[in-house]
Amino acid sequence: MKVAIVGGTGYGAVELIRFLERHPNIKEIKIVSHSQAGKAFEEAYPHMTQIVSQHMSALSIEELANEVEGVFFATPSSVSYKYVPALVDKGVFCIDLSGDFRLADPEQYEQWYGTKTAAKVDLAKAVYGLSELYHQQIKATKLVANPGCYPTATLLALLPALEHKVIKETGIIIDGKTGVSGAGRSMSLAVHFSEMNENTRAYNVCQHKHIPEIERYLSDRTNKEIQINFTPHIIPMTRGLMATIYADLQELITAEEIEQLYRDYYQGHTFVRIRPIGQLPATKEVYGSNYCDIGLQVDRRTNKLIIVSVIDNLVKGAAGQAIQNMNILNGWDEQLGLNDVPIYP
Ligand SMILES: NC(=O)C1=CN([C@@H]2O[C@H](COP(=O)(O)OP(=O)(O)OC[C@H]3O[C@@H](n4cnc5c(N)ncnc54)[C@H](OP(=O)(O)O)[C@@H]3O)[C@@H](O)[C@H]2O)C=CC1
Ligand SMILES: CC(=O)N[C@@H](CCC(=O)OP(=O)(O)O)C(=O)O
Repeated sequence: MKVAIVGGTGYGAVELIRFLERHPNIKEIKIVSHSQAGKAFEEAYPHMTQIVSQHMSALSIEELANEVEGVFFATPSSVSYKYVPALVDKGVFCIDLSGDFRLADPEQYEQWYGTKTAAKVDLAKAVYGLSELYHQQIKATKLVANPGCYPTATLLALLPALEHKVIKETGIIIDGKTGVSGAGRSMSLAVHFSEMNENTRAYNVCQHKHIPEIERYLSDRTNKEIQINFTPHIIPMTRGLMATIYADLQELITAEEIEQLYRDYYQGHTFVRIRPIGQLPATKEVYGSNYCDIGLQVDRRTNKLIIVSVIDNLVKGAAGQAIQNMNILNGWDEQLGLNDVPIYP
């Protein structure tokens, strides 16, 4: 199969290429760039010298529809919505790494993303690409809204306990931490070395665009209106994301029973690894891989469940999950091309 990547010189794109280059069912990758069309890809990323030897193309919907069977959009928000509907109409599957198709309605998109653009598309046509939870729907669609990085780590961590009523639906607190690559390749003051190094900062408190995304899919899976508190932090590392979650336990259940419940919930889902109770995962333990590792602890004094969930933001949080979704959508083994072992130390 031949696929294309739009947003070719970004971090999401180069991570997609890292996996797609060795994917057994991908014969060719067309790289589309709006800023560097005509240039060799290895000029943008010299570490790809002799691995990816092609020139990047300008974006043409006609060309894409004639040449490829699927397109990954690794573009900033409010870009893909302009192109995806036309491609899907022409039978090309689209996997969008941005937030354009993740929310329920245009008003909500406008409120959290600060722009009206998504009002023009039919959000209901997209399937949310949290691979482990929406497998059947992904199989039957041509348009996948790939989840945000924090929602991926958070939803995978919370849903087993919430769906099984182990925890209360109110008072859930999510403390998020992420590396700088989460902000993409373009430069901004917030990711300037002097601002980042030896520093930690909470950002977008009560305003982060992932709040409505997390609430939407927690509510969808439980049929309850769930609200959460979420505070993201940027920390001085390149890759990695950790969500530390605090929730009130609902009933008398042992820590071992909770661990077993999580193991049963993710049985057969290779990319979610449940740790023995009390063994909490670290970001480096999933670095470069498509794993989400989940650790659990019970605080009997306060009757809280503490869940620690880690992913590589560029892999399970973006490109890896997008490829997992491509595999599912095409009826292939969902692990194809994604068997990388985490890089440690
Ligand atoms: N980084 C991460 O950890 C994660 C990122 N995402 C999402 O994935 C998407 C890509 O992120 P990431 O790769 O990190 O971001 P980058 O900023 O690194 O790359 C985005 C690329 O999109 C292209 N682009 C920029 N502006 C426009 C425009 N106006 N029109 C068309 N193309 C444009 C550029 O490539 P070119 O000039 O070559 O076209 C740019 O390099 C974003 O929506 C992001 O939110 C999701 C989860 C995690
Ligand atoms: C450090 C940093 O800025 N991280 C980004 C990660 C979000 C992201 O990339 O996800 P989307 O796909 O939803 O845009 C942020 O918090 O916005």
